Amino acid sequence: MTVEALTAGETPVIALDRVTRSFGEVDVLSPVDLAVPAGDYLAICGASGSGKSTMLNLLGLLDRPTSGHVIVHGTCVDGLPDHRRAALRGATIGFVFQAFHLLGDKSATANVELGMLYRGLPRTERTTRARAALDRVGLSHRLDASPATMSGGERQRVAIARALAADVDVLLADEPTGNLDSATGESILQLFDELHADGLTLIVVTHSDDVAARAGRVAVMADGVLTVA
Ligand SMILES: Nc1ncnc2c1ncn2[C@@H]1O[C@H](COP(=O)(O)OP(=O)(O)OP(=O)(O)O)[C@@H](O)[C@H]1O
Repeated sequence: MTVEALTAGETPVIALDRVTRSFGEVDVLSPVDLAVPAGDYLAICGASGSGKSTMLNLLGLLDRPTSGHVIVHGTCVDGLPDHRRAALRGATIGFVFQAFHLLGDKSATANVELGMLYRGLPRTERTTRARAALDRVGLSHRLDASPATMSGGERQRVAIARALAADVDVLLADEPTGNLDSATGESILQLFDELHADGLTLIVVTHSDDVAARAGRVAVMADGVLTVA
């Protein structure tokens, strides 16, 4: 599929055009084509080691493809310097990863404020938005608590609040219920359902059939080959 074909019609939020990734001699991703339209809720499933996280890192602009193109809002981002990619990432993409970028010793509010680094907002507005986002995810009683003192579910909520406050276009989640008990995991999935209903684009990597069943589309990764249902 060409870049033109991928971006024909409605411009996807993120697209992969013939993307491969190799580590040394090992080819982890076969050429992957994927277009994620605004409002999509996509689950990516597959066996351990099949290449899901590798693809998620490419979608999140945390890594660069060996060949092919990563396209954000219709613009190929591969040639951008690191600081432009970081700015685009901060404004466009939110991350709910197990151990990703929460500062354990800062308050929940401060962590959410950091997500707005690239928004150029005055401090008072950052604080207001951070509190509103924490309220949205059910953490209005934990504004001053630090992630180091929080449960896994609360930490996931801080990460989600950080993305909401930054007004990102797409949320990437890696095993969002992986370390959570079933009731807490269900509450995170409920929150995802609500955010999806509000129009947020979601891409979730999961081993769980229950998580995949919540998504609108399921893609399966097998030995670096992605098959989208
Ligand atoms: N930085 C790296 N250097 C070398 N090999 C890597 C690197 N990252 C991933 N790999 C390899 O790429 C393959 C796919 O890994 P990846 O983490 O993408 O799989 P996954 O489907 O996300 O697995 P899991 O479900 O266990 O997280 C594995 O064989 C892994 O060892």
